[in-house]
Amino acid sequence: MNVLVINAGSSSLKYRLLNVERQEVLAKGICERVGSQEAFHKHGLDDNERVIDAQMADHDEAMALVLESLTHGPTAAVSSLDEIDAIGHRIVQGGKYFDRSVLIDDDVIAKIDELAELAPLHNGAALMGIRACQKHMPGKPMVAVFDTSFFQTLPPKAYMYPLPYELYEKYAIRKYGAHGTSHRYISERAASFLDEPLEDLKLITCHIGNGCSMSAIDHGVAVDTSMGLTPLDGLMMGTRCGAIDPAIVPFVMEHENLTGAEVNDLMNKKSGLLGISGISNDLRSVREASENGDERAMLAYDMYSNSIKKYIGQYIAVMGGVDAIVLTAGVGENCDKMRRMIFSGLQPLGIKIDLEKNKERGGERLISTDDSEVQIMIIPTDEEYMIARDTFDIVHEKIGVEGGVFVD
Ligand SMILES: Nc1ncnc2c1ncn2[C@@H]1O[C@H](COP(=O)(O)OP(=O)(O)O)[C@@H](O)[C@H]1O
Ligand SMILES: CC(=O)OP(=O)(O)O
Ligand SMILES: [Mg+2]
Repeated sequence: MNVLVINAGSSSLKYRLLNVERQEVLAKGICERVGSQEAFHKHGLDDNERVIDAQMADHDEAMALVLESLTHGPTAAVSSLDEIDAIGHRIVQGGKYFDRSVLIDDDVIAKIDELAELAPLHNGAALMGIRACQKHMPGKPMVAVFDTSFFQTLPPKAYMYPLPYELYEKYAIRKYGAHGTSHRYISERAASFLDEPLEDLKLITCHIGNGCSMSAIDHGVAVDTSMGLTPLDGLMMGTRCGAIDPAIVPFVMEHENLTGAEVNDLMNKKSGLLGISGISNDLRSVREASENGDERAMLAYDMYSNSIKKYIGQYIAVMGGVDAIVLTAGVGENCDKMRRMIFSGLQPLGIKIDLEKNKERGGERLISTDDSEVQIMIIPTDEEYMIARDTFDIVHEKIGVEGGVFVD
């Protein structure tokens, strides 16, 4: 079975085409800066990657480019779209409706649409991906894999907000979390790397990219996470502010003469690293500026690492200890300086980073000292693999498309 995985981000569209029986990646790529003048499309396997300058006004146009490059010209991986058997889509917000991955039908599409206000940067983009696949590959089975479903195990004391209870009853206002597919993957991989059952471990998982979230996974069960009703809550991020005093919202509305939607936009798109540094949402640019003495870039860097450090403390308290802290995503996997800052000063908690190991590059690895009571690990995330796995399982079970068994 050939499964196409679509991971639509706010400004990007990542994809991967896999053959399940052969466990082979046939093609992969990313469209970045979708909707801007600087949009580009990277397509191909690691040793044969091409960067194609391309204009794409939105995710619909990006999808058309992706499907074209999968089937035509020097980048083709299959001779026609008929060779794609199923499609798996990453959906950030599944809200109260979805506690697992599901086959996509009209009702599922309507619910993803309804939930778009709870993931303003993501669900709309994912819907464009779904609709483009319906247009170009009508009738092909599609599966929705939700970022939120992994956190459906949270206890009420973690997912409820101390607001009037009626708001929960009326609108299902509660914490849903996000990045669950990534947290699920890195927790499974971390247990396997440590050669211990996941059920025996207390883990803190940190997905630190453009979007950032952390979770407490106690004996294999997610018990808390930093993102909330929407992916705006929790940690400071590339363009998102994370948790702030809620009274700031009406204050800014009044003093800046903004609507609720405009403040929401300001907190989602103009805050975080970008808002504080005034330079970029990309940590690489903020790092460079801070090393050149830019004070606001230094402040942004400090605030970002401090925000992560505080959640480590919280989650140790929530679980009554921690065996391993697992880092992933663009920053977690690549930025040694940020990792050094996050873990500095945590020795009294039994958490000791090895500064030499921290500088090394590689795949799954430990960066704590040999005598650290808590292991610090880097596990490169693989949301696409998890989405392909769920897609295969569901399509196989529900419609019985012929195919091999998806083995790890
Ligand atoms: N070498 C690096 N040093 C510092 N930051 C990096 C590095 N490589 C990637 N990043 C950061 O990772 C972010 C993207 O992470 P990623 O997980 O791909 O994000 P998302 O999926 O949220 O778009 C970039 O914005 C950049 O800040
Ligand atoms: C939920 C979320 O923030 O996703 P991403 O990191 O891909 O933007
Ligand atoms: Mg991401």
